[in-house]
Amino acid sequence: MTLDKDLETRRLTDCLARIDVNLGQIGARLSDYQRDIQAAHDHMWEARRDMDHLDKVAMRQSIDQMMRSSDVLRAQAKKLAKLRKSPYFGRFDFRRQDRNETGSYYIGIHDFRDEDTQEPWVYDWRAPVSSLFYDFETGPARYEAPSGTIPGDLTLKRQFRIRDGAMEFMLDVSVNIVDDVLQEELARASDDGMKNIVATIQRDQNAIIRDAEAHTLIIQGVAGSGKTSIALHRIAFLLYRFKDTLSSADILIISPNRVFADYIGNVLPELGEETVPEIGMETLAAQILGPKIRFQSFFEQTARLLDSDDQAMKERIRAKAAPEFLRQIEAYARHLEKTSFAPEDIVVRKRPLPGFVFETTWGRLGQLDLAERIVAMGNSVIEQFEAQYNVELRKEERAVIRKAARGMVKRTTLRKAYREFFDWIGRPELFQPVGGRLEYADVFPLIYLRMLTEGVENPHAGVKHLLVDEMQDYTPVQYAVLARLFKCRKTILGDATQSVNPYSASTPERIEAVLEGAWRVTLNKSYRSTWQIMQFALKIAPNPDLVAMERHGPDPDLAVVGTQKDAVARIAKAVRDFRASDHTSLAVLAKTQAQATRLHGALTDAGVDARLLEEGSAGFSTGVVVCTPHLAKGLEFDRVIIPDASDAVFSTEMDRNLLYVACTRAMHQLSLISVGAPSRFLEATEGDRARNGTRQAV
Ligand SMILES: Nc1ncnc2c1ncn2[C@@H]1O[C@H](COP(=O)(O)OP(=O)(O)OP(=O)(O)O)[C@@H](O)[C@H]1O
Repeated sequence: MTLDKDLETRRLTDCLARIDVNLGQIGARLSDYQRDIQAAHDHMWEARRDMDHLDKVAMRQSIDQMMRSSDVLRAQAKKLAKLRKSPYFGRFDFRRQDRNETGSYYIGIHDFRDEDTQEPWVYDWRAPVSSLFYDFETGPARYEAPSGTIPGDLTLKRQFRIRDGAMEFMLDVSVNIVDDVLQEELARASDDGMKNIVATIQRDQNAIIRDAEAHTLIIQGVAGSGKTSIALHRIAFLLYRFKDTLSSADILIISPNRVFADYIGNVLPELGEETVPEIGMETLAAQILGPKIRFQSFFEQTARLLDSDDQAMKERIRAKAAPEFLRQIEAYARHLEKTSFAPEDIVVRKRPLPGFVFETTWGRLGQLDLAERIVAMGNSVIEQFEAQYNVELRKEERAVIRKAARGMVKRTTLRKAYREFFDWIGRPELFQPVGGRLEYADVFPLIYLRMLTEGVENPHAGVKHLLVDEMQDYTPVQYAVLARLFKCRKTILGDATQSVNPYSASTPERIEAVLEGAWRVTLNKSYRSTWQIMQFALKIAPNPDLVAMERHGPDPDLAVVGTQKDAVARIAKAVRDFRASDHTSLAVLAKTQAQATRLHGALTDAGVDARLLEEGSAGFSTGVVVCTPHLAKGLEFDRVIIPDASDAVFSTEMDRNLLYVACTRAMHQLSLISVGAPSRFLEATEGDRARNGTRQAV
C-alpha cells in the first residue's frame, strides 16, 4: 500500500502539472485572442473611412468569432481550475474481455484529456465506462458503451479524497462504494446548500441517475433517501449524455418554494452545469390564468387547515384531490361540448345550408381553441358551400355564414362554467371562493377545464425535461394539467409519507394512473439522519420498508416543560451549545407559521439571533432559522429543535405527518420540547427514552 500511495501521489502531482500546463496554454491562447480582438478593433477604427460595408461586416464577424472562441476557452479554464483542486475521487482498473490489457481509469467531476498528448487523465463520472465504479465490486463486471455491452474484470477499486490539490486519503475498496467514505460524508456538518454526491453514489441510485429510457420516471423514496440529489445528478447526466440536443435552459424544475430552489441551486453548478430554470405551481397557474383570476396559495391553504378545524373545507379539498374528480371534469367538458353547440339551418343566396354541415365541421375541429375553432368552422363551411353549389360567395354572404356560426356556439365565461360544474355534479357546496379569490384547490381544476374547453397558451412549450419534486403534494388534476402542458420526458419524485396536506396528497400509484406509461422506482434506504433519529421518527410514522443508515449519534431528547417561557429558555441554551459546536445549521421547527412568527419574536426578545423563514423568503441560509415543517420540507439541518411537541399541538393525522417531516430534517441531533403532556405520537418513543434516561421533566 505504501508503494501504491507513493505511485498515486506521484500520479496526482503529474496530473496537476499537466493541468497547469494546459491552463498555461489556454491562458496564452486567450491573450492572443485578446490582442487580435484589440488589433481588429483598432484597425476598424483607424481604417473605417476606407472600408466599405462588406469589409466592415466581415471584420465584425471575425471579431465575433474570436470572442466566441475566447468564451469557450474561458469556460475550459474555469473547469480546469476547479479540477485542479480535486481532479478525481476514484480509480478502477478494468480488463476488457476482448483485450489482453488492463486499463486504469480515474474518475472525477469532469473529463481531463491532455491537449498535447490526448492522454485521458480523468474520465467524467457520467462517461459510460465510469458506471463500473458505481455498479460493481472487484470481479466480473460490464458496462454499456455506445457500441454495446463491454464485459471484463474489475481488478481494483480505489477511493480518494483530494482537496486543494492535496491527497487527504486513499482507500482500496472491494465492496461497492466504501461504507467508510459514505459514513464520513454523511457525518459532515451541513453546507450552505445541497451538496453533490458523485463520489459515493450508490448502485440503486446510479441506476436511476443513468436511466435514459423512461419517458416518465416516478421516484418514491423515503425521507433522506437522496431523491432530490439523485434527480439533480440525473439532470447532470442527461445534459452530458444528450449534450447536442439538451441544454440547461430546456429543463424546468417545479419546486415547492424559493427557499428550496435556492437550497438545491448550487448542485448543478458544482457538477459543472448551468442552473436550471425553476418555477412554483402557483406561478405556473398565474401564467396560465392571467392576472384577473386571483387565488389562494398552497401555503395559505395548509395554514388555514392547521389554524381551523373546518370540516367543510377539508371535504372540499379532499373531493378535488380524488381521481374521480378528474374524470368528472372531463365528463363535464364533454357535456359542455355537446350542449354548447346548437346547429341551425340557414339560407344563403336562396340556397339551403343545413345545420348538420355546421355540426360535423364543429366536431372535426375539436382540437382547436374555442376562438380559433369558431373562425375555422366559418371558413370551412364557406368552402364547403362554394364547392357544393359551385359559386363564389360575396363578402356580405360570407359574413352571414360566419355570424350564424358564431351564434350557434353558446358561450359562457370560464368562471361561470366552472361554478355550474358543481351544480352539474350535484355538489354546489364544493365551490366556495373567499373574497373574490379562488381556493387553492380550485385553481388547477379550473385550468384543466379551460384546457379542455377553450385550450390554453402553453408558456413553457420548449421544455424538454420536466422535474417535479415533492410529488405527493400535487393532485391528479395537477398531474393531468402537467401532462398536457409538458409532453416531454419527466422525472417526478417525492415521498407519500411526507405530505404537508393529507387531504390533497397523491400516492405514486395515483400519479402513475394519470401519467400513463410512467415507470416507478422505490428507494428505501435513508441516508440523512443518524440511526437514532431515524428510529425515533419511525415510531411516529412506522414504515417497515425503511432501512436506516448505520450511523450513530445521540438519542433524540424530549424535555417536558411547564410554560412557553421555559421552552424559550431551553432553546436559547441549545442555540448557545450549537454556536459552540462544529455544526453549521440549526432549525427550530414550529408547527404553524403563526407559531413560528411568535416564537421568533420571543427568541429575539431573549437575545437569540435567528432568521425567520416565511412563504415569501427568497433563500436558504445556515445558522439558526425558525420555520415550519412545511417550509423545511426537502431541506436538512445539522440540528433540529421542535419547540412544542405537546399533544395540544400535535394530535391529528396531519400533525403526525408534520412531526415526522420535522424530525427527519435532522442530520445529527434532534431535540423536542413539550409544553405540557407530549404528543400522542411520541408515546411509542417513551419506552426507549425511559430506558436511556433521555426524557427530562423541567
Ligand atoms: N449516495 C450518497 N452519498 C452521500 N450522501 C448521500 C447519498 N445519498 C443521499 N445522501 C445524502 O442524504 C441526504 C438526503 O438527500 P436528499 O435531500 O436528496 O434526500 P430526499 O430523499 O430528497 O429527502 P427528503 O424527502 O427527506 O427531503 C443529503 O445530505 C444527501 O447528500
